[in-house]
Amino acid sequence: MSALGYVTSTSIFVIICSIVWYLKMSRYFQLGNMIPGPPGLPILGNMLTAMSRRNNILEYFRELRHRYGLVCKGWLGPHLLVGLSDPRDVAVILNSSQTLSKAPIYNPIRLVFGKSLILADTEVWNKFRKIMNPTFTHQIIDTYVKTFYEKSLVMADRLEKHSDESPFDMVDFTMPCTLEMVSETSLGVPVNIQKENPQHCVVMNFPRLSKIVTYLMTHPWFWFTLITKFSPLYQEIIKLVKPIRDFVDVTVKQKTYSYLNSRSTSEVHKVSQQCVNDTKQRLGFLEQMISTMVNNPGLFTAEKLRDQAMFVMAAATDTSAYTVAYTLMLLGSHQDIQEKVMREQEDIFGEDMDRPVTAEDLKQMVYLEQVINETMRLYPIIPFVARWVDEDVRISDYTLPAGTTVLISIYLVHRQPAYYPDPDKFDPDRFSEENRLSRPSSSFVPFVSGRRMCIGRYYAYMAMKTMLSVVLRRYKVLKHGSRQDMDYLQYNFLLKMVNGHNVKLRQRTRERR
Ligand code: HEM
Repeated sequence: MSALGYVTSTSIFVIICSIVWYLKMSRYFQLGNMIPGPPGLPILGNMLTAMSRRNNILEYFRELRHRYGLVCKGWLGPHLLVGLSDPRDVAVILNSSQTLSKAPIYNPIRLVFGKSLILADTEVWNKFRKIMNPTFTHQIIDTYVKTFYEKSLVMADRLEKHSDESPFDMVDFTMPCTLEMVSETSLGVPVNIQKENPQHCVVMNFPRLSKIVTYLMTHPWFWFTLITKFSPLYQEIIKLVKPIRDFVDVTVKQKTYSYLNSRSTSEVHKVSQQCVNDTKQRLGFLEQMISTMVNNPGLFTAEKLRDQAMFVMAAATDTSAYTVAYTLMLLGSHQDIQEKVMREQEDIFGEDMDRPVTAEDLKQMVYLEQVINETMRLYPIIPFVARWVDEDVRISDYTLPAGTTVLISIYLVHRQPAYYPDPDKFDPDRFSEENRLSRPSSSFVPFVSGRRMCIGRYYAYMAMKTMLSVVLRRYKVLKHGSRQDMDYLQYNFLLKMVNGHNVKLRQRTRERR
């Protein structure tokens, strides 16, 4: 072919590609622009405003909802981002098979957790979730209650030095406790962090890691790992993650070693197969994963197993620890509600207020569960989740084109006056059975819903109720500060209080226990 012919055919190819790209994108832009949202700059869209407001993102979202309604779009360069806070739209997204994938905004999390469950693409996620589901059944979790109780008791003992009514940050106590719980139950390896090492690397390094990851998530160019690798933050992540990975590595190796030594491989396989049908025989999370890995060479690597274990550990530790702290803060501000919780505890434990908690007791703590739910409504520890639209999806009045990132604002969904009149008021009666059934289930989604819903929901309720029951039977939470103080929130992947989760405790008198 002559040079002229070469240039001509290349030019034709480029023109055709440009037309195809334009046709594809013009529909994307057209559908996106039908959705209300703030005006943006050429090319950059709303990127600069979104970044400048990243430190008070909750307030920014509140303003957008107020101005543009329950569906609001923004452009990050050519990328469409749609925020939803109407429970009906949220139900569509969480239940649709077109929106099961996680959006690229989550990419920075990969630097911490690799390709664990939360980030896996749909096919890999399906595979892992099938293996993990039988290890999180009610029957298995009920057997963990003894451990939940023992760990909570250690926490209550450690709290004694703070029963002098001076304020302290409750998370310093709840987090080592939940970390011990998950290490001993789901990972199956006992640890003694609360007494020996409350400043454990998981407790110390995760807060900084969440801060860095949130920063990267709110700067879209860091959604590309290649770019992030040039940032000094990348080196910091590696430094912070290393001791946590080492801790989980040791745990996984220890478990694998003891498991393989205690049974022959064929026995392991037999038990693993029985798990599918026999609920009594089911294995814990890590044992089941090890068994599956050993018996299905090539299905996944030890590194993947480590990432899954690390994610489960992180997912179980922070979420429950902060939620328990929020609950205690709210009970301090609402003494009448704390009294009602105590009456329920007295009904269950009678004269013997020091006796251990059983799974049956926890199921009777209906009012305490209402209190936890109302806490999670006001302070959902994961205030946003993001999904990627694989194929066009229709919500109430708009079509979200394939390639859109959907941001579900759990925080705003939970404060919809249409479902929660006087939404900022703390009122656990909203979760009485009658009131709960009068609302669509998608108006309360702290664990999201649908196929990618939190696997640890039941685990979390049982662990949190145990912690609260043990602490509240021993200590009265005193009023400290005002409810308005609890409005100073920040988004660091999790929803946290700017000034810490401070409470004041007083030991209850024997007669009251
Ligand atoms: C108050 C406690 C908890 C809350 C509010 C909570 C909330 C959530 C939410 C909202 C998600 C979905 C995230 C997303 O789609 O982006 C999630 C996922 C997950 N959570 Fe939880 N969680 C809690 C406790 C736990 C516990 C105790 C465990 C384990 C023992 C756990 C394990 C997981 C796992 C493995 C996933 C990923 C599920 C998947 O993608 O299939 N969580 N959690």
